[in-house]
Amino acid sequence: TGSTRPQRLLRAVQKKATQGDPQSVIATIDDFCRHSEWAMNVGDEKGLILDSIVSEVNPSTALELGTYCGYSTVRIARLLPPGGRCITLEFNPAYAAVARQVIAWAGIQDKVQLVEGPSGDLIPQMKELFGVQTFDFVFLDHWKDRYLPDAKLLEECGLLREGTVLLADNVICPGTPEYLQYVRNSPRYESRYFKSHLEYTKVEDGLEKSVFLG
Ligand SMILES: O=C(NC/C=C/[C@H]1OC[C@H](O)[C@@H]1O)c1cc([N+](=O)[O-])cc(O)c1O
Ligand SMILES: [Mg+2]
Repeated sequence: TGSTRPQRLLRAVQKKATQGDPQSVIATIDDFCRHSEWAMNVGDEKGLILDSIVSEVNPSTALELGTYCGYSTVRIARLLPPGGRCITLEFNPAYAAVARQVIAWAGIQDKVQLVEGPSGDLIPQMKELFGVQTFDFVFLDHWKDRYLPDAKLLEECGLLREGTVLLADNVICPGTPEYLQYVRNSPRYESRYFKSHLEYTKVEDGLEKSVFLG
């Protein structure tokens, strides 16, 4: 039985990236995805938009839905202020196993709590499991048909506060039409589209930044 793409991505990181250097881990994954095998990381172009919004929010507590190989986890966690932390949820154990090692190679494991399981089950446990009051920042990058139910769940569980920023990947490709319609029409959000491209391609995609108004 051969290796999987996430395992080959991890092998490239361990072979080429400098241990403890998040930027080199990011660069190695982008190079692997551009020149060896495409993978569904947010990527370098959308990654710069993610970086600028994370830096603007400067979150103490960030939530990521859909870890995959940990690429965006590393992008987010490297920008957190001292004491800041990123909780990241991943349903697929094989992805989670790779992500843990990518995050460790980058040396930012102390800022990250990776939890395996379905987001719909884990979100209601955030307060009791991790002592979370509210999230300052949420990155949605998991199953596209889970964006809307999970955003509503975050509201219902009191995990959003006035000013919490939700940033959603892939709102054009593969697309999240119901989520987009909700955040753009709900009086409880101020929403803005950041046009970009699907990672490592020329296909249009973008990020939707939605501020919860309380
Ligand atoms: O499905 C995508 N992401 C959802 C990830 C799904 C996985 O993460 C949660 C669960 O473990 C599932 O196996 C996706 C797909 C494309 N794509 O071009 O197909 C591009 C992207 O940026 C994406 O985030
Ligand atoms: Mg994505």
